[in-house]
Amino acid sequence: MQEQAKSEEKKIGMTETWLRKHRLIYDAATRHPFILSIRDATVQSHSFKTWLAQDYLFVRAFVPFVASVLIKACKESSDESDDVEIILGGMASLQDEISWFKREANKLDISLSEVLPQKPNQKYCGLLESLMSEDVEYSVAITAFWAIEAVYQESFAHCIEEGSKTPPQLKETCARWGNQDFGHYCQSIKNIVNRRLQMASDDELKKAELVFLSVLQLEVEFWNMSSGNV
Ligand SMILES: Cc1ncc(CN)c(N)n1
Repeated sequence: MQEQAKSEEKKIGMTETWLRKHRLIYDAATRHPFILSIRDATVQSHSFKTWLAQDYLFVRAFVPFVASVLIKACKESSDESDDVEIILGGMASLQDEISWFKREANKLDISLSEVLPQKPNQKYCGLLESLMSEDVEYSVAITAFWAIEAVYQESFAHCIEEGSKTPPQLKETCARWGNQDFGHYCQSIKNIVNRRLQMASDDELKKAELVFLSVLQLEVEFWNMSSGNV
């Protein structure tokens, strides 16, 4: 790679470089028709229910993945960094998130114990599973973690921005991931990613970029599934 391009990446951070380079797929993941239908209040009740039930299963699979990232951070990050505290904070909030899914499902008469993961969900959980391996570098796993959280943060923040027409009963859902605290949390993970990628080998950088793209593609497919367009 040209030296000038490398020094530019160092200045703005690798995540920003990728967000610019892969803008189209990032926008497809964060401005998906399912999200836009929440934002303009045209979302179908069955689509929202599908999303809720499938996402509950996803979050259950996300817990051991986050635990595996936490283990990598404990082994790899320096004592001065706050990587472990940041990831631990994310893990702790997943307990509340799971309870929230159960409450919402109850309100909508969804029996979560009877829900089976659809193909796109299985595929996404398969990626999480593969990233839990000890052979996957911390830099690669934390990149996936950031991308997964960032897509939800950007998507749902869009639904509660000024000018959005999100129905009042869905505002709480959107605020779960679209709120400012969740935004700061995503920024903290992004900072970890940029720091780790600055010291990564070219091989690790390539793998991290590919995993970033896989997450975006799988998020698009997850939204497609929710809209009923598998
Ligand atoms: C599919 C998906 N992607 C991301 C998130 C945010 N943790 C989620 N709950 N579900």
